[in-house]
Amino acid sequence: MPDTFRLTLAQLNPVMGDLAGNAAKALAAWQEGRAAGTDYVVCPEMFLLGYNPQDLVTKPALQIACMEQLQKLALETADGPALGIGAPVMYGDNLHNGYFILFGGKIHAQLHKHHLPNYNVFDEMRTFDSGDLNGPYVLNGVRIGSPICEDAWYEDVAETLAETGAEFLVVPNGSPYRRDKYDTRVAHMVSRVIENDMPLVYVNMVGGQDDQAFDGGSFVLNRGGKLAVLMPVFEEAIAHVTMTRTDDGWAAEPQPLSDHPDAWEQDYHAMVVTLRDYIHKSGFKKVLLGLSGGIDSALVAMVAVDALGADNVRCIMLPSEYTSQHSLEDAKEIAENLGVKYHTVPITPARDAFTASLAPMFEGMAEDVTEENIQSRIRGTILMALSNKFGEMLLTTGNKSEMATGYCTIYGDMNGGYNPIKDLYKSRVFETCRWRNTHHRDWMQGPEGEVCPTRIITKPPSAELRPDQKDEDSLPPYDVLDAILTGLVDNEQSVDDLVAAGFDRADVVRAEHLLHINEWKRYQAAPGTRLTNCAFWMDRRYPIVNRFRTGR
Ligand SMILES: Nc1ncnc2c1ncn2[C@@H]1O[C@H](COP(=O)(O)OP(=O)(O)OC[C@H]2O[C@@H]([n+]3cccc(C(=O)O)c3)[C@H](O)[C@@H]2O)[C@@H](O)[C@H]1O
Ligand SMILES: Nc1ncnc2c1ncn2[C@@H]1O[C@H](COP(=O)(O)OP(=O)(O)OP(=O)(O)O)[C@@H](O)[C@H]1O
Ligand SMILES: NC(=O)CC[C@H](N)C(=O)O
Repeated sequence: MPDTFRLTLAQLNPVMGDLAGNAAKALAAWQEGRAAGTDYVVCPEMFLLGYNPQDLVTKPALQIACMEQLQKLALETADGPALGIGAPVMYGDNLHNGYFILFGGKIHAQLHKHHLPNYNVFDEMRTFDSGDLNGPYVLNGVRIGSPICEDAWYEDVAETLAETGAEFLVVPNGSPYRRDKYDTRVAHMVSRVIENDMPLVYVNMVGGQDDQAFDGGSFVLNRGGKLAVLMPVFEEAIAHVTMTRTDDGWAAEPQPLSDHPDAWEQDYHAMVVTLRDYIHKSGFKKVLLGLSGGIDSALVAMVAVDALGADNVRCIMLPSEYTSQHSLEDAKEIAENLGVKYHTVPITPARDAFTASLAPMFEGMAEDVTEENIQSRIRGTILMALSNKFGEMLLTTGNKSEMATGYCTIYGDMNGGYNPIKDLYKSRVFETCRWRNTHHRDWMQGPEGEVCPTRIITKPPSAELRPDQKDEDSLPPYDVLDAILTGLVDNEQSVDDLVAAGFDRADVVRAEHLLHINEWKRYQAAPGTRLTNCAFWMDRRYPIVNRFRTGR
């Protein structure tokens, strides 16, 4: 019976569907583990394919390709430590979220996820069958139990593993970020450790996949729930961990813990990582955006530069007769601070042409939102033309308050492929800009210091689509609006709940009305970084036609 067991935790970033590329990453981690004298290299859940694969896993050709790649990987890792890696598998007539332990050139053990998450962004019951409860597998004489991600959020899987002789738990995960998610994970894992009186190794994925950020932050808990290892967030990392058998069971040798940043930093990092990975994994290098001198586009520009580098970001000011002098100055200043390519393309000639073309049909009619939206659509058209010509993806800049209330123009400022601030309420947009002005980290490609001019943060928001327009002419002040929207959207509260909490009934009824009548806009909106438990994309699936209201 060995007295030590070495694990290599491979906290890596897969590319969805790139089976050969993901296998190569796993192999490189395995080689590193072998060089370090490890017994077992642990990759995250579904690492061979990427997570969350949704309906992609139901394609038979994909299932076959995964098995072929897995067999190849087993042969490539025949001579050395075991490799754990997740992949989908057909077993009889059932499709499982599987985890494979490759050892000695073969599939040494195969596990099937039992608890299939089916809430928020997850709908694994749509694609996978639930596996039977697994017993432990044996590696170098040590009995290891592996609940697969959601399996470890319940008591029964770990309990069965403990009862059937597991000596410690190794949990592979594809656990996406949301604000404060780490605390939730640790709370669940500590429960498993205490209930079963054994250490637990938690290996998470990193990187961006569409709207979701996988934040890594893998860790090891010793008996009693004491944190022995904590890996960095949002970055690929490998950790070698030595487990030692003691009189009281196994214990992981403690290591210096990585910093675990606060929610402001993690949100910002999630936006940077998801944008970077969405762009690169989609085969792009560069982006562009309309830079208005307002705060939303300022924040998107900062995130883009931190994600991709200033050389890969182009910003365009598209002034009209309503564009203020301070907007022209502020846009130029932040562009210079960031070091991006910056151009000015006036929209007046195009607007005049539209006005002339529409004049016969609009004769005798007053100007209204139609004319406002034409400006936005001219900007959207020019920006898409630049995107086509230069091969740069257009970023869109609507914050969560705007996405909730439809305060944005379809086929206008909503044009674009990705929106990093989509799940940030406007109040958090202000705070995030302040945070970025006072914090700089190694993973940011942009400059440090006060990148966002203070005036952009302090001036009242305006779409500048008509004279002296302010957002607060159309919407309640953002601190009030955002609190109401948090209640309606994130907490599923009713109008009465929010009135009881002290909000003005008219404001709440209006916010609820805007929220529901703009469902259609959100169906047509670009994907963007998920930061909360209720982001507009997969977390919240409402019908478009819907007359239900909680208050009038
Ligand atoms: N359920 C539904 N399904 C499909 N289509 C639906 C629909 N309901 C309305 N529509 C259509 O949608 C159209 C109205 O939507 P839309 O054209 O977007 O226009 P709308 O939402 O009326 O106006 C855009 C608003 O966004 C504001 N804004 C704020 C910040 C920035 C910007 C900017 O652009 O830079 C704009 C702007 O001031 C204005 O108040 C209607 O003409 C109607 O045909
Ligand atoms: N004059 C402009 N030049 C370039 N892009 C613009 C201009 N006006 C609007 N846009 C684009 O349309 C988006 C929506 O405008 P909106 O007014 O909502 O945002 P903002 O100007 O960035 O911030 P704020 O709402 O705080 O003023 C902008 O973020 C920007 O990408
Ligand atoms: N992949 C999964 O099973 C994810 C669900 C899990 N409870 C999590 O978010 O961490």
